[in-house]
Amino acid sequence: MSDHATTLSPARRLALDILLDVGRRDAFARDVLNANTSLKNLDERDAGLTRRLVLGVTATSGCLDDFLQQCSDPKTRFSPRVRCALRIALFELLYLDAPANVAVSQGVELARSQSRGAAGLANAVLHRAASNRSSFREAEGVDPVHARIVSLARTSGTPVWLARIIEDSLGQDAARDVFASELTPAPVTFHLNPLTGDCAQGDGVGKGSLPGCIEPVDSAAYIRSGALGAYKAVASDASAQLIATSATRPGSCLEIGSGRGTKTFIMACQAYRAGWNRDHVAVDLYQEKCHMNAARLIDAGLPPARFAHGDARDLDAVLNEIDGETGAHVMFDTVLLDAPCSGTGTMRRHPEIPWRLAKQDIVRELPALQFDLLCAAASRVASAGELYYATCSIIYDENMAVVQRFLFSPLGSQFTLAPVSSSDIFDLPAFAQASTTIRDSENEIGCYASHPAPGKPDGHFCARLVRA
Ligand SMILES: C[S@@+](CC[C@H](N)C(=O)[O-])C[C@H]1O[C@@H](n2cnc3c(N)ncnc32)[C@H](O)[C@@H]1O
Repeated sequence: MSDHATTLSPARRLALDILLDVGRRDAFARDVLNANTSLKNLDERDAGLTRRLVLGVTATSGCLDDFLQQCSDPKTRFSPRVRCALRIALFELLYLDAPANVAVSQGVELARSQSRGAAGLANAVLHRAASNRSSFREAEGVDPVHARIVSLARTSGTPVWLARIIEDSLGQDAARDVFASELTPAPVTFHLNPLTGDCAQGDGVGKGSLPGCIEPVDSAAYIRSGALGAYKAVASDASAQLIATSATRPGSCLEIGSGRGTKTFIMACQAYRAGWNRDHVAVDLYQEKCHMNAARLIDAGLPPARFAHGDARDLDAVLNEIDGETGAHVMFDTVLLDAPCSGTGTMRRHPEIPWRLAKQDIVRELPALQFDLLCAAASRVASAGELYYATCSIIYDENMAVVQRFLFSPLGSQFTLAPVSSSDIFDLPAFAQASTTIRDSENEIGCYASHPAPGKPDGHFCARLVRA
């Protein structure tokens, strides 16, 4: 094959530029994609290919490197730029089932664009890859004891250790849904501000079972309409909206891990729909996030919240000023801990997650932090009050294991688990249907645990703990 005759396609060239930029700036691929001004110079099909390559290569980078290693001489060293070019071609071969001649010739040109001398090596490696793609996916040559999980990991672009933990956490059937969804787009849903946005429901927008939750027929057009900028809505996964809704109760609420405030916003909206008065205190480690959250509530015309920032493991220090005003430890009717977690329920939206996580994070460090935060959160739940523990993880160690450990602790022994689907708000007729949706993903002890599947919402977890 004469590779010199091939012209490099603009979509692939731009994908490589963006991926190199992501690497240089240690940035998130989606952020760099969204900020890239050259994308709009491509026609829709090419722009779509660029997006797919950037997000797909990011999501599967470790598998692509394993494949590259298998297809090259062990002594070969690839410069980061050439490796990045080859990853694109390998992604096309492995995950887009691209015709071999296209993926190879374009990959050679991508490599040549980074180093003239790399074309010959790229040609040899990519031809080998084109012939070996099925055997790599099917884990041929891997010890038969491990071949099944290695094949699942490779076909979904997941690290093998993580694929194992996901399967141990969810069981084989649900894990298969997760793997099948990894390289598919997540549904795009929004939560409407009832003060300004509910009118948009008539505009070709599909209404889900949850009041305020919409999945537009054309989400890009909905975003272009300016609804988000005008605070008529926030983007939020449907499962996350169900959790924020279940934790919406009348009275005082402490939200820990409030971040930029998507759940703060949704809870304020749902309280308005329910006709409930609430006092909301939002805590996050970062002051900047608290500022963004505060500004959005004001701009949206929703009731303001009170903010405090700092490490919530030392909650007394964080709430010191608020306690000082009453002269006592303030206790809350509801405490929502939206805990920092692995984000494994949202990997479709955040392609960096699988290859940036370490096993230690999931099995040790995050569960330890989550347990400490849960104990701190529990210390502020009023008598007969409710504590909601939420994550966007699908991993047992971060979810049920943390809750079980808490329930066996001295403070935890004052709490009992209750079904998320029977939270107060679901007694209201408008919310009754959403209660059924929650029940569909509740486990036998009433904890909500959704997992991603193609075309379905993300994986989220929520336990409802009632103080005796
Ligand atoms: C799952 S995210 C929150 C998402 C947010 N609730 C929303 O709906 O937009 C977890 C949040 O916990 C915060 N966080 C992490 N460690 C913390 C700590 N030790 N104390 C308080 N907040 C912490 C992070 O800054 C992050 O915003």
